Amino acid sequence: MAAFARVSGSVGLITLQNPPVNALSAAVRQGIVDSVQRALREPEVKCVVICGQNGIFCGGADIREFSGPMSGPPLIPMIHSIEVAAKPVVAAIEGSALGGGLEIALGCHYRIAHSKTRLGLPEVTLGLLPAAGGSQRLPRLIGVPAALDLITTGRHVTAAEALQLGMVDQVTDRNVTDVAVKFALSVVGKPLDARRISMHSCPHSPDLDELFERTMQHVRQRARGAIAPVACVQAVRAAATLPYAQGMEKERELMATLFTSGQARALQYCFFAQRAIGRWSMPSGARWDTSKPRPVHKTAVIGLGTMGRGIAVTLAQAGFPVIAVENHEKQLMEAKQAISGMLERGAKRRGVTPVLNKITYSRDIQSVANADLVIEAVFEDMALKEKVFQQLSAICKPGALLCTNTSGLNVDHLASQVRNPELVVGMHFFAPAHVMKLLEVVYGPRSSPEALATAMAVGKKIGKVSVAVGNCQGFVGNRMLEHYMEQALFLLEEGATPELVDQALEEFGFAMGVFRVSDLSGLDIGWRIRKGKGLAVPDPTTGQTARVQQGRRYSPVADLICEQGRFGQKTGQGWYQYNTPGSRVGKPDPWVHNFLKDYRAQHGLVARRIDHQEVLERCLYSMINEGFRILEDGIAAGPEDIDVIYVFGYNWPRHRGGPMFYAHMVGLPKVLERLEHYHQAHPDVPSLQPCNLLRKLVANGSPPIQKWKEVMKKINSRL
Ligand SMILES: CC/C=C\CC(=O)SCCNC(=O)CCNC(=O)[C@H](O)C(C)(C)COP(=O)(O)OP(=O)(O)OC[C@H]1O[C@@H](n2cnc3c(N)ncnc32)[C@H](O)[C@@H]1OP(=O)(O)O
Repeated sequence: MAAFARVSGSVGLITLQNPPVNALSAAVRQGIVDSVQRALREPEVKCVVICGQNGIFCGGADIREFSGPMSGPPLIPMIHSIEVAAKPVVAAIEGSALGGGLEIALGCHYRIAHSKTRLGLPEVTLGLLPAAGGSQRLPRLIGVPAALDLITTGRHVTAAEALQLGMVDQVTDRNVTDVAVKFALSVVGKPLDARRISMHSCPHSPDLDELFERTMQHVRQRARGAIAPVACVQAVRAAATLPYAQGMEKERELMATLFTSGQARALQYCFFAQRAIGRWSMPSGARWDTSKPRPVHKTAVIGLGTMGRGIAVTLAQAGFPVIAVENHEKQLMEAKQAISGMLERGAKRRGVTPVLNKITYSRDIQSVANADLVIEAVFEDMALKEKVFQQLSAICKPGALLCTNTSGLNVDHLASQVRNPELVVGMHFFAPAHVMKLLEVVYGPRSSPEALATAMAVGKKIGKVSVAVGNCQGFVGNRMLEHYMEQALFLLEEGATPELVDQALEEFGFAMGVFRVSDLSGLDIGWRIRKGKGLAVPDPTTGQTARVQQGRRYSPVADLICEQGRFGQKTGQGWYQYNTPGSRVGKPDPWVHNFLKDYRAQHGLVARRIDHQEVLERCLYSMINEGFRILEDGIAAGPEDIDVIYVFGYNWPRHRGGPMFYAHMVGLPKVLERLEHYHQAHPDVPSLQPCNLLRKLVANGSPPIQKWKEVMKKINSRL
């Protein structure tokens, strides 16, 4: 809705009212149309101010309406009616003016913003473009280069930057509606044509062709197959080269393609999934809205390797005092230097003072006695972690939350080492911990709702996308990843090369294929873990690592590569070859090709032609199948949790929505049929055997992803 009131005698005040963000639902649009007509009709009204209730101007179009048939007045003529109004219209912007919200403001004759406002056209992040005239008005107002940047990235700008760019006319610290009302009165009677953005042409920019070419190239490279950024460039190009009416026609055409695309559906699904994961629940029925987090003032990190350093930086940057513990003097000094460097670089990038004094360094674990939350980040070795937890149990004050950063070890076992197992949870950060947005918060059967609520609250405070997951080997992300990597190795045995597999995955939208990622993170890490599981161990009689282990097919190819000292980028050789150790540019390596040939010959394997489709189906469907098992086991509450983990922690292309959303888009019957096909061909690979939940969903008519939870509940209650 939108309310109309006459204030200060002759100002028509239109207030958008649709909590929480005043999204432009059909009712709000109708309210604006009616209010504008009334303001123009009533002779007492000399000028108009548009504002939003509850401290926010407008969060844009109502994204929930995009999935159904559109009703109510369309935005374009509504904004046009504001722009052509004979009375001055002023936008009083506070909180946020995003998407359609900013497009309304661009239709107004003047824009006044509160200093804390953020403005932007984030449509591209939803697989769309600013198609209520935003792609045509913004370049006319602030010039092509700045508009291209904002529209193709969806970046939000501060009020100060908006003022500098010329997006707003004034910024104030006072009540923005009061300021706008006064301002509106002061411009009554002034000519308005110069204020109607659509009547301008774009400010001159030299070398426009070259600018568009360069931007298009850059955007295509960054987009990894996403179509909206490309359409955004085309729309701005129309603004720069065509009269307004023709530009609007081009904007409409481009939007028509985007609006119904699978990518837009995927990106909008991600928008809501990211918000839904905050509403966590535990199998006990405890929930986000009934569980109170404990206060956390002081934090501590034990172990200052790569992960511990990143975690300490993240906590300090969010304002937490941190006690950083490392028991070897030399490593402590190295860590201190590295952490200070990270804090300084981060502060420089953000234009703030580095918070070096937030971190206190110590070699003595006793120094964490007063911490409210301790994160253990020592080497991934159960015996070592057990010892640390036993020490923490004796040292820490009552009520302190004890967290482990393990990437897959049993959190419940660690809880069994302490006096208060209910206060133990996993906080699984992803490397580099100060950069990656994802945090898996792992609760065990004994973790209390309060402990989970506290870890989730800390996760939010440090700016992480936090997902609550149950305890099992590898949790959600790494448990699924294992199957993806396993298939990639089997494909090498069967005839593929690392570059063929990577190319298929990169064309799908991953920034890097599985083998490039392994080279980057270091092949030795996985090797050590496999050895720990008793897998990568040669048979003493044959000297060879068996191709069947623990009753299932096993590929020792990665272990054999490691045995050659090929650990990836750091050694200059891995799945690819690098000019020098540490170099980031890998080339296909004839040594690897010959090694694979010899390996196949030795094991009597005949190489066959493998195409991209098989790579995608084997790698992705086996991982998706495990995702269904995770849902079946209750380790993740719903498909959104898994998808958010993959988008934020594993670089899954966001425009494909996450693995479970991708399965929904492909169609569950097809995923099931292909898994059955591959399992028949490889009966010794259990991960290709379709799991019960997938079968049951298909048997239940393959409901849309939003309804999976209902089917899961029904299935579970029947068990
Ligand atoms: C012809 C097409 C014309 C125009 C196209 C568009 O305008 S597309 C929409 C463009 N707008 C956006 O992308 C903005 C999306 N919203 C946000 O970025 C943030 O919500 C915002 C406004 C910065 C507020 O952030 P905050 O952290 O305060 O709240 P939160 O994100 O948790 O949102 C609160 C609930 O509001 C729901 N919501 C937010 N925006 C919209 C929206 N545009 N449409 C519908 N619903 C929206 C959000 O989902 C939250 O609800 P929940 O139930 O928790 O999911």
